[in-house]
Amino acid sequence: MMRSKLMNLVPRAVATTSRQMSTATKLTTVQVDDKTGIATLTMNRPPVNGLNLELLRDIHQSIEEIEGNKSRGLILTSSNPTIFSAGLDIFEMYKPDKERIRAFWTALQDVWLALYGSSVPTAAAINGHSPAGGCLLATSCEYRVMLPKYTIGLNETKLGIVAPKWFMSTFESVLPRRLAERALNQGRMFTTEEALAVGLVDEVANSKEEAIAKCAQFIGTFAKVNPLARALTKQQLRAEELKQLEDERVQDLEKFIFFVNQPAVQKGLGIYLESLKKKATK
Ligand SMILES: CCCCCCC/C=C/C(=O)SCCNC(=O)CCNC(=O)[C@H](O)C(C)(C)COP(=O)(O)OP(=O)(O)OC[C@H]1O[C@@H](n2cnc3c(N)ncnc32)[C@H](O)[C@@H]1OP(=O)(O)O
Repeated sequence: MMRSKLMNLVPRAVATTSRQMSTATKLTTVQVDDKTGIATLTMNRPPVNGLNLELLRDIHQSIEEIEGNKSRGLILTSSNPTIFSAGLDIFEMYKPDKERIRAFWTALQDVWLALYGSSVPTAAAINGHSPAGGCLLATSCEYRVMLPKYTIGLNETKLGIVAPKWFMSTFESVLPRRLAERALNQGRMFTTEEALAVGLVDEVANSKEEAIAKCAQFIGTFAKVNPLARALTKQQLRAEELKQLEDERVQDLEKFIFFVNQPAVQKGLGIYLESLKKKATK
């Protein structure tokens, strides 16, 4: 996988317009700025960009497309004005269908492996709330720019569930160990201002456009760096976490299937879904 991605790292010509690379997928769009060569991958699954099987598959396909089209970088964002992603779609895990739940978790693994291991520079323009799986996507990128007054974090313990090891190690690759451990145990959601103070995000922007511009600026810092050397350096630094999941994909899936089917977990997810609905009717 690594070799084929690295083969894409050859110089390309630049034009002056922006073009839509992909409309084949319905829940994501990929727009390439032909001037910078940077691709913006936008998640578009109303109402909250809940990561269901289809959205995960579309995100994966879009990342592969960006890798294959020799973009200079990838910016991940959302079409929703207040939500980056509400994380995993809880309906996928609540009273799950036997076959679909396996495909769902496999698609999540695929997305993480592709995004965390991406050979191109990656940045997240976090233009809204970003709990749990949303935080995983953002922290899998190399740089994060967030809009004010939103929240980000891994809140799994608050739902009575446990984030898998690779969620935790991604979080830990951004935050100091002690802080990450405490936040994970607490299921803490950080406000934008708190996230900036601890380094969970790198910058704050006042609009989505500004966030995207700041992400592009970050990606631009690699303009004079050899792309192959950059990609190999990144992938070596991330190799241990990537290899761990690649080696343990099946066990990770089986662990998830076992856990998700526990009556106590199902009960907890049901209660959480009810609380979300009640909140909506208040
Ligand atoms: C069992 C084994 C587990 C192994 C570990 C798995 C690791 C898990 C990772 C996860 O990502 S779990 C999901 C965690 N996500 C959350 O806790 C987010 C919950 N949602 C919110 O906090 C809020 O919805 C929001 C994102 C802050 C947005 O708030 P807002 O006020 O703008 O919208 P709402 O009215 O709350 O929501 C609109 C609509 O969407 C539904 N919804 C929200 N989040 C989810 C979700 N994650 N999955 C499914 N559905 C979701 C919500 O119920 C509303 O529905 P309706 O009432 O309109 O039908």
